[in-house]
Amino acid sequence: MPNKITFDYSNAVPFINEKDMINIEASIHKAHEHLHKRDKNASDALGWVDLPEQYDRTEFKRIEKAAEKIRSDSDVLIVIGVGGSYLGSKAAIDSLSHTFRNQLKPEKRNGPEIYFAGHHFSQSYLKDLIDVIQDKEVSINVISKSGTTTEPAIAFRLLRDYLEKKYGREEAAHRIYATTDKEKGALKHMASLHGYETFTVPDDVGGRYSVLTAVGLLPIAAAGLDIKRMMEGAQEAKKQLSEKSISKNDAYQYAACRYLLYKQHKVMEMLVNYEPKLHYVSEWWKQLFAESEGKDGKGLFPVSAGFSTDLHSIGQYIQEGHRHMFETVLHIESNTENITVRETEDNSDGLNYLSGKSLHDINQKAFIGALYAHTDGEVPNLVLSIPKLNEYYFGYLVYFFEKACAMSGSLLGVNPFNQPGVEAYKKNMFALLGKPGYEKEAEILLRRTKK
Ligand SMILES: O=P(O)(O)OC[C@H]1O[C@](O)(CO)[C@@H](O)[C@@H]1O
Repeated sequence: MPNKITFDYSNAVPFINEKDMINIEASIHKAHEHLHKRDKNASDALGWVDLPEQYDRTEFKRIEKAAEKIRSDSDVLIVIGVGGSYLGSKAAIDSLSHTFRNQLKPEKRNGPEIYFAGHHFSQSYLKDLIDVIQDKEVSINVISKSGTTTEPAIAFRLLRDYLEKKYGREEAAHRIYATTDKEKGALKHMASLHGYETFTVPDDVGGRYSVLTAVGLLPIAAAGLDIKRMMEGAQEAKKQLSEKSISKNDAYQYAACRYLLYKQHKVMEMLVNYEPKLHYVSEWWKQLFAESEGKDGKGLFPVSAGFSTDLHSIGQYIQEGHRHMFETVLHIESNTENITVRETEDNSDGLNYLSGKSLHDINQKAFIGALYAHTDGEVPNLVLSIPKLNEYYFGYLVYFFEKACAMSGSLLGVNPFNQPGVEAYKKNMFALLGKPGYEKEAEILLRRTKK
C-alpha cells in the first residue's frame, strides 16, 4: 500500500492545463518561503507546519494516560467544544470507528460512548443527552482555545453541575479534563481553581488547525484509536508536502487548482464522499476553508455532499444547474469488509447482473459514473485517493488539507489564519442578551427593531 494520499486533476481539464500550473509556480514558491522560513520566535499562527515532528512528547504521554483513565473509569465521555475545538475529533472518531459505535455493547466498543456538546444552544439536545447518560459513569473533556466561547461555556456550566451533583465536587474534578490556552482565559482560570487536569492548545496553532494537538488527540485516544499512528501519517505528509516544487507537492497542486478554477468563476467547491463515515471530515474541512478564505469579499464557498445519497437529491443541480462549481472527491480505494450480492433463482428484482459483486465494487462504479457524468456537465472534478480509512491516512489527510488551505489563502491574497467576521453575530447576541460592556450595541439594535 502506498504511504501517501494522491491528488489527480486530470478530470479538471480543459479548465486547468499544465501551462497554468507552470505560470502559478512563482506565487507558490513565494508563499512556500513564508510558510517554511518563518521566524520561529515570531508570534504567528504557523505552529501547525512543524507540529507532526515537533509536538510536545511529554504532553502526548499525558494524553495517552488520561485517555486510559477515561477508558477505565467511564462509560461515557462528553466532549464539549465548538468549531475547531470539536470537528476534528468528531471527524476522526466517526470515520475510524464502527458506524454505530455508541450503540455497541461495551465489550465490542473499545472505549466509552462518546457524545459531543457545546456546539449550539439547543435545549432539547442537552436534555436528551442528560437522559442518555443517566446511571452511567461520566467524564468530560471541555475544549476551548480562547476559554470564553459562549456555546461550550454554557454547556460546561450545565454539565459540570450535573457531574458535581452526581459525584460531589472533588470526584467530579477528577473526571473533568480541560484543553485550553496555557495561561489565559476563563477555562484556564476555572481549571486552576478546581484542580482539573489541563492540556494545552499551543499559542501558534489556530483552532481549525488544532486537531493534531490535545484538542483532537485526547478524545480520539479515549475512543481507542491509535494516535501515534495518526501522528506518523501526519509526519509523512509533512515530509512529502514540504517540497517547494508544485510538480512534487500534491497539496500545492490542489491549492493551485482551486485558485485557477475560482478565477474561472467556479466559486463553489463541493467536497464529495462515498462513505457516510466521512460526513464530519467534510464538516471539519468546511470550517478550515471557510474561516481561512472567506474574507475581503473573496473566497470559494465550501459545501459538501455524501454520494450516492445526494445524487438522488442535488444530483440534478450538479449535472445541469448553474455552472459555478467544481467537486473534490475523497476516494477511498480499499475496504476490508466484503458484502457481496448473491444470485437468486428467479431474479425477480433484476439484480442478477450484479451477482458476485461487492458493495465496494458497486460504490466504485458509482464514483466513476458520476465523475464522468459531472465532468461532461462542465463540473470539473479533482480527486484525492486515500488508500484506506485508518489512523495513518487520517493524519496524512489532515496535514494535506491544512497545507493546501494555507497555500490557497495565500494565493487568494487573504490572511488564512484569522476569522474576524465571526465576531459580528456574537456582538449582536451579547448585546441582545444584556452582556455587560455591550450597552451601546444594545441601544442600536433596539432602535433597529423599533423601526
Ligand atoms: O476554541 P474556542 O476558542 O472556543 O473557539 C471555537 C471556535 O470558535 C471560533 O473562534 C469562531 O468563533 C472558531 O475559530 C473556533 O474554532
